[in-house]
Amino acid sequence: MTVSARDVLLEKFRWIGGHADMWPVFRDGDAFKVVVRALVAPFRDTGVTAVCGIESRGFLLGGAAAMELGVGFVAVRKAAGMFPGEKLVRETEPDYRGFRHSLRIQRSSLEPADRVLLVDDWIETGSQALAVRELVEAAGAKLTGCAVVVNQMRADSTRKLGSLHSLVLSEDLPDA
Ligand SMILES: O=P(O)(O)OC[C@H]1O[C@H](OP(=O)(O)OP(=O)(O)O)[C@H](O)[C@@H]1O
Repeated sequence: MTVSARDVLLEKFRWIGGHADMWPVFRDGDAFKVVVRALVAPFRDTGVTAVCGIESRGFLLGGAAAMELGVGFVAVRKAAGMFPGEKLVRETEPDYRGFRHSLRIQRSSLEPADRVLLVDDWIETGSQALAVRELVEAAGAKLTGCAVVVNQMRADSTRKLGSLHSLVLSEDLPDA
């Protein structure tokens, strides 16, 4: 029997002390594979040339998604001073905690011909994803879509972001 990504997530996801805990999904090799394959499924054969992932859980998922698509990975770092060479930097609007971040990529990591997929574990305000779109566009490239495990965005914010593929809505998850 084929297990869906949604089934896997509903089985493995849990809340601990009010915090969403998705780590058991990644700890299970089969579950991890099912989730990553479902994330990239709509983007196979769409001309994606790179996957972007935001520090830190976006590194884990984005790296796996890039391997699955057979393309390279572009790191979006929050920490300053960690990239050598020229950077592109964008400030985010307040995120789901009310925090603003400086997000950065290496200037040399994208070319104008690149078609980029952003992969992340969770989206709520979309502030970080929108800043990534600005970074991709500042490099002259194009963000073709976003793939996230859990979607907690309001509809009006989703419109601002464009193409968004998610595996579950936050309200479908077990209660905290
Ligand atoms: O839609 P937004 O309100 O911008 O929030 C979504 C972002 O927040 C989470 O990352 P977080 O900053 O918690 O970092 P983490 O991956 O290290 O947990 C998540 O991985 C997204 O990157």
